[in-house]
Amino acid sequence: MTELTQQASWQALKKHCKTLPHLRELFSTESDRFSDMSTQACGLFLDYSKNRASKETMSLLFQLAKESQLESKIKAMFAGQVINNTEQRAVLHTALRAPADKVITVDGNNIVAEVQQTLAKMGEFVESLTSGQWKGYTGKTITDVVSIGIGGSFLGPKIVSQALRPYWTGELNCHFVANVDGTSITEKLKGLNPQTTLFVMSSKSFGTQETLTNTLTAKAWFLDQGASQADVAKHFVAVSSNVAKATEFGIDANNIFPMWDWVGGRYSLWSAIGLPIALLIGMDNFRELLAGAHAMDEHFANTPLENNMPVIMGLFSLWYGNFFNAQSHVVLTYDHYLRGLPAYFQQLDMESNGKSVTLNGTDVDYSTGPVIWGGEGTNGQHAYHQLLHQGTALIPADFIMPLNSHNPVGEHHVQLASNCFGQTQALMQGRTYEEALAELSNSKLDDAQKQLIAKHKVMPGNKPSNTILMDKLTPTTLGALIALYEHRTFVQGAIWQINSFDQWGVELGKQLGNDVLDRLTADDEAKELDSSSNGLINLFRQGNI
Ligand SMILES: O=P(O)(O)OC[C@H]1O[C@](O)(CO)[C@@H](O)[C@@H]1O
Repeated sequence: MTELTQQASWQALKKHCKTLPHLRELFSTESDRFSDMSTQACGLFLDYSKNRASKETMSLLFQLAKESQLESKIKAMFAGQVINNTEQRAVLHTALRAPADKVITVDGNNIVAEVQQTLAKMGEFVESLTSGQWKGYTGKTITDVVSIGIGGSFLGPKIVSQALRPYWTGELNCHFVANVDGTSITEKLKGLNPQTTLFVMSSKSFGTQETLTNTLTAKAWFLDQGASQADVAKHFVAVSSNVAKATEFGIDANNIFPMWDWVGGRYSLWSAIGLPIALLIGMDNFRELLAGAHAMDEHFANTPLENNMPVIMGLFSLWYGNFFNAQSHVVLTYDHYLRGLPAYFQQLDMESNGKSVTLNGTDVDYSTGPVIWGGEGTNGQHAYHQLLHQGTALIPADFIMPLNSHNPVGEHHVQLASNCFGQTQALMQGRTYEEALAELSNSKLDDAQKQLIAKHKVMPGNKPSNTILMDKLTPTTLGALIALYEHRTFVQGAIWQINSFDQWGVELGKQLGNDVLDRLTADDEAKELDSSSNGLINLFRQGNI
């Protein structure tokens, strides 16, 4: 048994999870459940009352957090200790949104000063591009930006830009390319004018195959249309921690925005990786996004566990995964602008907590990160919600909705809200056999048919959910929301004693992919690998089945 599963709180939770009444019963006996089990911070309201939890549950979960030294682990992260032990790195995405007068040192340098310099450089660039001062190689103003990156160097900028569509200043349009599939870049380049297009190549390592290949294709397209090598500087900029490699690749040194190895890719939208966001919404709004995230950092660092939003959400996720065998978690956004958020949280959480050994290399004997998935409400209600309500798997859900819409047309928003709240209620209370039968009392069916249909209409309920509300979706509330999920991910990783900041699991596939690439382009047919890999490679070489 690992240390974690031997903790008194873990053992107590194991017994306690079998004793909890149905959520319906908890609500009928606790009239103040909503006010007792909801909290506010940084413009966000969290209702966690529809979770399988009594007062005793909450106190045991907080005890688990304390026994796991969560508080000192939070302090260690903010202080810049080397908590990413397999890569010997500090984890300081929080420094990217810290106030300018804060001092955080890494290897003797005040990194907040470096961050501020980069923000200033971004500000100048945004101003020069959006004011039309920056000209393309034929003297025309830039109208379109193509952002090339993948993983954290793509999802954050793309999804935040999409979410903040109402804040676009209108001077520029931005297109995102990630996939190495040539179709992606080909389709994006269609209709673009090289004279008015600027490429932002985002790669922390500057070694990612997809991003390098897409950038080379973009450069070839640019040169093919009549531009010269000397014109590249006016149309290609990069964001990278590997300045040497970016320069070697041909990006003008003045056009490289730095980032640092103490920022993980999936935590990097707050750095210059967020440049496409700033180009679309302006630097003031980008700073508001940072301010919202900083407010959540302060809340996370300074609020007692019992009222700490990321801690509460992290503990609940762990509660269902470790004690009720929930293997996935669904994020449902009741706002069209937030439709991409589930995919963003998917990378954040699954790349962080999809681990099977503890920090010291011991195999875990408990489950770690669940599958994160989801989509936009109300669409999912006509698709996968069936499984949430009546399937055999327990899938805890997060519902996210702004109280006010950016597009208050007709009855749309009130209908949206009714669906959101109705879904959480249905998940929680379910429908009993007796209730289903009563609903059928006036139908023309005979008794046997009524009983059969009633059986199919039973919904077990007792399905947990959180509801997160905000006044309106703004750069500030979005910043707070994303930081909330970052810290929620941290809480779980800290209790599971895993390293939430490395990603060794993605390496083998890349390594083998390179070897396969050599074989796909070799003169001889593949013989040395397993029969399936050889067979597939040879079919590809042949080009038909
Ligand atoms: O910014 P880079 O170095 O190109 O990496 C892109 C992404 O690739 C990953 O390393 C995973 O393959 C992510 O963690 C990262 O966000």
